[in-house]
Amino acid sequence: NQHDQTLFEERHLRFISNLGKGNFGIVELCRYDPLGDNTGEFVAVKKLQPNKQSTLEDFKKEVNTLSVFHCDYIVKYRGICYSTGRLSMSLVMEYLPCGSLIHYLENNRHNVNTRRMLLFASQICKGMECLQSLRYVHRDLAARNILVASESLVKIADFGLSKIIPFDKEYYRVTQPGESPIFWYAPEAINELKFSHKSDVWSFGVVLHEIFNYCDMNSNPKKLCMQEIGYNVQGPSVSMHLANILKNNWRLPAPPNCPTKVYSLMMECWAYDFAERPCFSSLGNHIETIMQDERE
Ligand SMILES: CC(C)(Nc1nc(-c2c[nH]c3ncc(Cl)cc23)ncc1F)C(=O)NCC(F)(F)F
Repeated sequence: NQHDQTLFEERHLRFISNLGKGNFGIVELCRYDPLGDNTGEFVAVKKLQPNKQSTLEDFKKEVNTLSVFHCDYIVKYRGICYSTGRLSMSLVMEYLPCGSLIHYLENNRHNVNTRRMLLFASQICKGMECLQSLRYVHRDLAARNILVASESLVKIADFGLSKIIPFDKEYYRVTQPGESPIFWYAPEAINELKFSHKSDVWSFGVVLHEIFNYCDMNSNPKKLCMQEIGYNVQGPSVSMHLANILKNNWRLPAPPNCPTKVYSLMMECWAYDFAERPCFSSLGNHIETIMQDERE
């Protein structure tokens, strides 16, 4: 396996392509090629531009936190790259060639069965337990932010929106909503911008729904919610309408052929009162029980 680098030299990073725009920066696919003979490994490089809110110190703190804990179900931070002169810094992460779970499930619908879906779900639970052990709330848990490492391993990625819960509180309150993925948000996150491990559990329920829908874009959470709210509703009032239908106990419908036990697990994650939602460890155990029962 690759030795764990902590410092990458910018002159050896060869740009290949843009992977996408994360929550706080562009992520590029690069080859780290110190020998200059194209034998180097591929890495995902997240360029960080310190903006007014977060300074370089914040990013270093995040790197130190995330780089020290190694969890098989969280995309690995490999190290950092200081750019010569300019006051910017990049996070270097492992590159997973299979891409995001959305991309994978859309293109591999036929050879992903219920057991494999439940395996992915239990791995996401384990990854979330790791984050929770460091008091991290992800705040953007969605299938688009899950990476596929192999046909039997997925990892949580893109911590751009994640926050650390202060030690004297059980939740993190953000100041401005920004462009929030509200269709993955728990009611208290929509109404009060309150984020906790239990609001991540709500989002996990939505990820479970995406997985059992094979991430079919015609029935993704946003589409199904907008159908219920009414397409004529636009802009800021969408979150108010969404909060209302959730208050009136509307929930995402069961995906086609979704096992009853799995749908009732989603419904547990979508308990209106966050105190009634299961924690990730009990969710993980429950999923493993269903896996045993699930004979193919
Ligand atoms: C913002 C970014 C770059 N976007 C994309 N990453 C990758 C992508 C594909 N393989 C990757 N290996 C590592 C990383 Cl950090 C990203 C990728 N593929 C497509 C993307 F749009 C991302 O982080 N998305 C969340 C993720 F997909 F990773 F869950």
